Amino acid sequence: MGVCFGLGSNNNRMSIIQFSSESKQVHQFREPQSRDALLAAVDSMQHMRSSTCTGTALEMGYHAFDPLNGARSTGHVAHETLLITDGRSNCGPDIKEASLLLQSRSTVFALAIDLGYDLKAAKELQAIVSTESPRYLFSLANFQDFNEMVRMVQRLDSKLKSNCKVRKNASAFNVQQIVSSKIKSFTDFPLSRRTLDGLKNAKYEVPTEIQRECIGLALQNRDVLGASKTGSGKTLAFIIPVLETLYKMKGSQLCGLCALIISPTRELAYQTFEVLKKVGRFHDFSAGLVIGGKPLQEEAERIANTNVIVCTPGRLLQHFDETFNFSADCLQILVLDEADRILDLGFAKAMNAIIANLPAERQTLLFSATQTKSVKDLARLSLFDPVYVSAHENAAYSTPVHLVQSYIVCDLHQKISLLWSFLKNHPRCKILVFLTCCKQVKFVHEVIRRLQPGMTVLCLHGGMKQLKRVEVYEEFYRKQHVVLFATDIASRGLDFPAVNWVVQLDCPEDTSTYIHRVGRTARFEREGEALLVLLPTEEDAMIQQLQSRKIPINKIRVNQKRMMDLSSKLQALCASDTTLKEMAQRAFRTYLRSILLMKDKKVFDVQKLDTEAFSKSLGLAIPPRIRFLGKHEAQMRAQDSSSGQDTSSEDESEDSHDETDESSEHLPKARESQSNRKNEHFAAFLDEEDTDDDGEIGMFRVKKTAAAITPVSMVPEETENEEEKNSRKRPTTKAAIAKRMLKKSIVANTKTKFDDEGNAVIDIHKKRLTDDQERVEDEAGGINVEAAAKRMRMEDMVDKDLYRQKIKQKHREERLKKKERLRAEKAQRRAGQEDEEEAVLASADDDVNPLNFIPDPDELAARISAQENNSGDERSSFGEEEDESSDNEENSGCNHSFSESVSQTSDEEETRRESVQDDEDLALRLLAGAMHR
Ligand SMILES: Nc1ncnc2c1ncn2[C@@H]1O[C@H](COP(=O)(O)OP(=O)(O)OP(=O)(O)O)[C@@H](O)[C@H]1O
Repeated sequence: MGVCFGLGSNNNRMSIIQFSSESKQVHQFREPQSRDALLAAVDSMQHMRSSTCTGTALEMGYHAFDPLNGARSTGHVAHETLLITDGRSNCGPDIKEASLLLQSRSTVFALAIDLGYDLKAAKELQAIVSTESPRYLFSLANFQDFNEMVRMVQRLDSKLKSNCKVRKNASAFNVQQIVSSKIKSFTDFPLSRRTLDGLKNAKYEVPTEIQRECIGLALQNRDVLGASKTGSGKTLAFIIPVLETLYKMKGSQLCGLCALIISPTRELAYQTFEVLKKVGRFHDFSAGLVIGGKPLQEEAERIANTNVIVCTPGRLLQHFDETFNFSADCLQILVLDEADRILDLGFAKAMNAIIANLPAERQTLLFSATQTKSVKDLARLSLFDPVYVSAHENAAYSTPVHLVQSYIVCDLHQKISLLWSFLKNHPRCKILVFLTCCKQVKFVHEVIRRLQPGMTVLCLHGGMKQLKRVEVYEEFYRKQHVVLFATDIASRGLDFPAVNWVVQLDCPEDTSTYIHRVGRTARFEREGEALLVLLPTEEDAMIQQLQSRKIPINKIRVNQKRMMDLSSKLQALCASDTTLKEMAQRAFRTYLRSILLMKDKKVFDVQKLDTEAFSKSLGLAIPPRIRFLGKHEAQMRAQDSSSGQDTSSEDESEDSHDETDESSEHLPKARESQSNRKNEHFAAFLDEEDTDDDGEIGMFRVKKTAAAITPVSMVPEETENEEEKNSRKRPTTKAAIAKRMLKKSIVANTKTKFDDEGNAVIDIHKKRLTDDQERVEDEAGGINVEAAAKRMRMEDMVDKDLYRQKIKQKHREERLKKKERLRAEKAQRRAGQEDEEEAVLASADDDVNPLNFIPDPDELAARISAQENNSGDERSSFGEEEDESSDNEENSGCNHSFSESVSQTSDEEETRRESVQDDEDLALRLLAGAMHR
């Protein structure tokens, strides 16, 4: 056992030697002319493993072209190490690095410095080395001949051998050995040449603060929680350790999945993957982007052989579930980018399932600008003694220094006009506008696009197809004068270059969202501006929260004179285009719903919104009906009255129990159910952001409803979903029947138009008739007067028909009851008669009935009654139609019971009369028969 090897670089020509003390052979590969030749040499060394090299030599031999990296990456360090360096140029750090590395892992250390150029470095090294024995330092400055050096090594061999121990997978460096404050450039880190080349190539030279703090710890195999301001370079802080981990694995068990990077959105995963490719371009392991939007099978074929995967949670989980040969058994490192988001409720179920598929023994890195400190989260991830690194904890502000932040207070109905005025005033800018939900994004994008502000207008939301999303992302990335309307899928992590403005047209749901949104500008030492638009009702609470989060923000006033009022223009547009009008209606409803579902009730109060003015500002003449608001109000009233009752019996001190406490009390339950639902959603849609329109609203709800609006409406969305489900199951309503009838009159062979995103454009004349849409149309409140009138006529007809059927049914039931009664009475009477008959006929011969000739009175009675019933039926069925109106009145009055009892008495009399008559008939017949005989 034992090896000597080395790499010398001399005017970019490299030489390698390898020595196996067991075989007593020295393999020499001198001065390959190119990197390829060098790699070929290394390959041939590897080839010799089985014959000439053993154990440690094997590992080292593999990395012989770069022994330091070999040692670093495999964790297998030969104690007899000979490093040959020419001591020039970039070898300085190498020597230091070698000393640190080998000191921490070797008990025997030998170093030869070629040419002796860097005697200072040699001396430094000697000082380090001399602290522990036995260590040897050789200067090769006097060694003219390579073979001489080999002989020297051979002489040492027996001595070295006695101290030969290998520490497998030694836990890297001592924390103290990488002092972050002393790191001035990436080369100061003990990184592989390939990574350093990649960094250099991408023009990354000086590490940022978070990189300085985290990379060293991560290289030491520590679990790290990294937090720093937006745009401060967290991506590289985890990409570099990932590359090094993979490189380290390469010599041993680089098989299958070794590193996993999870991002909350597809765009962010895509961006991270690009950085990984850029910095890792000189490495030769496989990497894959797993975000959905492509056939699963296509990914499944490659995923099992991919060493590093950048993914979104839903898609990854789908592979765990459905790709049979995919496993994470060899996983070494797990990274959660935007960790607080990934670990929040929306992803809870998916993440729990993913974590269950990962080996417990792994390194975990968590990064975010708003890092989680939740012990629960950390416990879920089974972190081992994690280090919390907050690069800007003591900074005066939690947002970037070069970011100028202001806010404007304006009424809800002025927002679009304000936006338009803003865009017209900033035509040569790159602007990112955030809105609450995707239906708003769609509508505002469409309106602004039609009004042509003189710049490219784009939109990005979760309802878009994957290809379109990538297209928009790239276009916004590329262009300089452009506005992008987006939901919060664009709020985290995205690194668009040179964004001048971030405008938050809708208030963010919390301060964390604010920080991430504004963080899309003023990235990495650039400047940027952020404008927050607040409603008067939102101002106080939101500004207070922002200030308590160390966010510097100033109020600016709107110059009303410079505002261009768009409402009349929008009304004209909506009047002439039903598609736009429908978009406006949806935007209106979803905005209100999202405000209703916001958890922070101090900031968001849907009751205070002027919905009428808002609908007008969107171009809607009539405000769409919003059922959920009515329901919510009813629930609030119910809750108020019940809580009023409750509190009356409570101690006075309980009165201080505020709403927030109450809602937080109910929080876990609501959260749980929300998150469950969300995750069912994942299962169907692959990942969190991979949802359709409503899905995305669902995603918002996940967080917003977490606040548990009230105990009564604990899960409003769910209630609504239930309602939707019920409405699907509900017996057909008259309106639905009427619409169906209308539909039948629509001529077939119609044309369907599709928009850019491949969605069918709905034509008002070809009304869709799904139950959901019917309800939507219902809520529209008779916008299309003609259609509404027609529908009302049809409804009227159906109404009458239904009413007639109802009356008929009622009559039928009454008749049946009457018959039952009659039958029962007759049966009673018959029983009495039979007794009599038995008495009369008691003396007769039992075998031969002398009265056989007499018709059976029961049969006779039954026949008569059947005839009567038939005629009665006919009579009453005719009567029913005539009596509809009177019946109607009867329905709701005490007259009903009176007339019923009257008719009942007369019926009884009639029946009695009939039965007396029957008896007389029978008696006469009996007498006649007896006389006849
Ligand atoms: N060491 C570096 N030298 C130069 N530029 C860097 C360095 N590190 C990162 N950058 C650049 O800084 C920008 C922001 O980096 P990154 O996206 O990693 O920030 P972040 O902290 O992850 O932001 P966020 O919190 O928004 O996700 C990127 O354009 C990146 O290329």
